[in-house]
Amino acid sequence: MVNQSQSSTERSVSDELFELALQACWRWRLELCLLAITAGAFALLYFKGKFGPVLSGISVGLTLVVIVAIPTTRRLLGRMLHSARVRRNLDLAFTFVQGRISERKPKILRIEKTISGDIATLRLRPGTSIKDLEDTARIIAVNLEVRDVKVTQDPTRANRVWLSILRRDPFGDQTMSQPLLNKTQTDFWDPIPIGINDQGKTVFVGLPEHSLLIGGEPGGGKSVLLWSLLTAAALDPSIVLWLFDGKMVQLAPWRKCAHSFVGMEIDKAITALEALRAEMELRYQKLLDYEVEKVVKGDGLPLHLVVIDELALYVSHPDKKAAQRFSDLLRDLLARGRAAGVIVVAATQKPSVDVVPSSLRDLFGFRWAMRCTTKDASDTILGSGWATRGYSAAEIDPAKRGVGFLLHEGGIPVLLRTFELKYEDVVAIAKRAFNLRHNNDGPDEGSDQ
Ligand SMILES: Nc1ncnc2c1ncn2[C@@H]1O[C@H](COP(=O)(O)OP(=O)(O)OP(=O)(O)O)[C@@H](O)[C@H]1O
Repeated sequence: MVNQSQSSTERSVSDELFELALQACWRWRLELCLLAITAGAFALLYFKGKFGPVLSGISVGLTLVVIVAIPTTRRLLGRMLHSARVRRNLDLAFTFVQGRISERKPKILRIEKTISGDIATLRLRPGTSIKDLEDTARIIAVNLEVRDVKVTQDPTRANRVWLSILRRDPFGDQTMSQPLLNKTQTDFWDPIPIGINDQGKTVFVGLPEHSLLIGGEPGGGKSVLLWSLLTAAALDPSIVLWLFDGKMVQLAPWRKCAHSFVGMEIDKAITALEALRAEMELRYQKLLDYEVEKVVKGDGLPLHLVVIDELALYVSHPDKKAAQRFSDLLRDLLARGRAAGVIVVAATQKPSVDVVPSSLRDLFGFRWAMRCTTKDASDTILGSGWATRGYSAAEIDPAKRGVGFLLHEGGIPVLLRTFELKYEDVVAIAKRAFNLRHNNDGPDEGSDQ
């Protein structure tokens, strides 16, 4: 009996060792294959080619040098080895988390290198969910010894997720100039290049049929973002600009391009919004006459772009009645303006519920949280719950101006840095836009064609 149990213990130990060895070979399969190919080439030369050990060794060595010297093959080899290393480390990181993820480790389908680290495409095993992965994300980051990891669901498949492994600051110290800087004319219906995301790709925003809310602490980069959007809008002479500049400086360069420019005066702001609402009513009448449901590109009905900086100065104005009137008009434009071609872009440095109640925020299709002081402030802009899921603008490095989370309704926040624009560039662009608008036979500003 004793002998039998001893041999079964020995068997199970040797089985386990064999299994571990197999697993290790599988983890290092690429490196082992490369080693086997090198050894095979050496053996072929030595035994079949009868080159002798030195000459065979030199031939194989030279071939390796050539492979490493050619940039294409070097890059390919480097990518393959890097991807194999990341797979191995990720697999180990999954092993050392508690719960379902370590019991049923996700299958690693693909590794893609980005400027901030890597993105792993994973297939979740049956019985697990994205929540299991999100709950262990911090531990996985610790196991991988990286800055952070972020989990994103593939909207087309419940069992497919992307795990962003963030190794370094994607935005570095370099700033990037706005690609529209030297454009002479734009088409506002085209997506606007707005910044670079944490994977190094340019992010575009299409504003027709969408409104945008921007929030963040002072100095976060809201005005620079507004300038980028205004560059795209002002250089398209068909766009009618309604500017509300509570600070009287940030939007000033665009003043001459605007159909309406309002400063701090709440009464004038209300009058302007009332005029725009009347315009919207006329536009709806026109859509009815044309028997179309909404403004589309090329129909001759110009888009109206409303830019408000700073929202709090109007909606939290000491004259409560006037502030309420302004809020009601704004809400109406947001709720009904989409089909009529009215786009609202509003920025605030006070991302709090008294300035942006959720009922107002939810009317904005795009929300952009620049660096915020608290998680609550970040959620006020993006929507409640995003901060606890790892998308908090409070964690953005204050030294990194222009970095923020952009959320498109129904999507997942994207971390990006806006393109930079300097004040003197803005003045030059605004002058160009003014000349374009005044030499152009485009639509009569402020009225439908
Ligand atoms: N993408 C960027 N790259 C580099 N620097 C930037 C970027 N965006 C903004 N900055 C710089 O950050 C500073 C503050 O930017 P900005 O004035 O746009 O902030 P703000 O959020 O509008 O501040 P406030 O709320 O006080 O008006 C400026 O010096 C600007 O040049």
